[in-house]
Amino acid sequence: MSHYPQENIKPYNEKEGKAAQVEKMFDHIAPAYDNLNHLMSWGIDKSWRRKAIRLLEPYHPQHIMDVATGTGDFAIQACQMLQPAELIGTDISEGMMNVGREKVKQLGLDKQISFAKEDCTALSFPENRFDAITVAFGIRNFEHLDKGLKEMYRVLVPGGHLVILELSEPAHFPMKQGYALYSKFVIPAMGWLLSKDRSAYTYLPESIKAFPQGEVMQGIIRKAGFSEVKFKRLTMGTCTLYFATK
Ligand SMILES: C[S@@+](CC[C@H](N)C(=O)[O-])C[C@H]1O[C@@H](n2cnc3c(N)ncnc32)[C@H](O)[C@@H]1O
Repeated sequence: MSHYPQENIKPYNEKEGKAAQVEKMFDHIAPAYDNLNHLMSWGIDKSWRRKAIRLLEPYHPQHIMDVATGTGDFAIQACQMLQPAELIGTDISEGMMNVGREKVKQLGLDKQISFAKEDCTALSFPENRFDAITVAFGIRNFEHLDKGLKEMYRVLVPGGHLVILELSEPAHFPMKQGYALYSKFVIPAMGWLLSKDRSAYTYLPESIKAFPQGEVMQGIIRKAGFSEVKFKRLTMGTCTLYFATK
């Protein structure tokens, strides 16, 4: 049973479950993902990631999990900035992680960063396993948002931190109107040109529109057990950064 509108927004069809379709979609767009990502956000995604990682700096987390790690950009940046003993990138798409594995090897970070196939809504890790958990642009794709948040809470140590970055719809002029045009026309066209998967890039703005934002998302994170849940809108509301403590 779904609880939130984005759980019913699926990339390809109504019949199949969301997680299976999301896995297929990311396996398919994996080779084009990095280029598309930086192009569509005009490179701003890098500064969003940096802002998110800075929130963890005062706590010096040694054991970190980067959920929905994809091609590993967040994991790599977090590893370079935080120098943890261990960083595990987890994802349901082996296609995305294979691109990440290659990048990590080339950067010589394979002693610190490893990858594992894990669905965040049913993690195989024991309780209190990680000092910090990060999720960048992934939580919107979960088939069950509440389950995913509860699982992250379970595997964090008490006092550990969760950082979430997620795309959002700007609420005010002129970004609201600019974003509406950009997401309706430019994103699907670019997506089709570079990945040949038009559905993936109509799914993107549709799922952003449906996903709970700001105060609503803050309440959902609290409901999973987290305290001190804060959020900050970035770049006129096109991205939102959430920070929470177990
Ligand atoms: C847009 S990519 C984000 C990649 C990366 N975090 C970044 O910053 O570029 C979203 C990723 O979420 C993954 N994903 C979706 N649902 C998931 C789930 N239930 N558990 C783990 N990963 C999931 C997808 O396979 C995909 O690689």
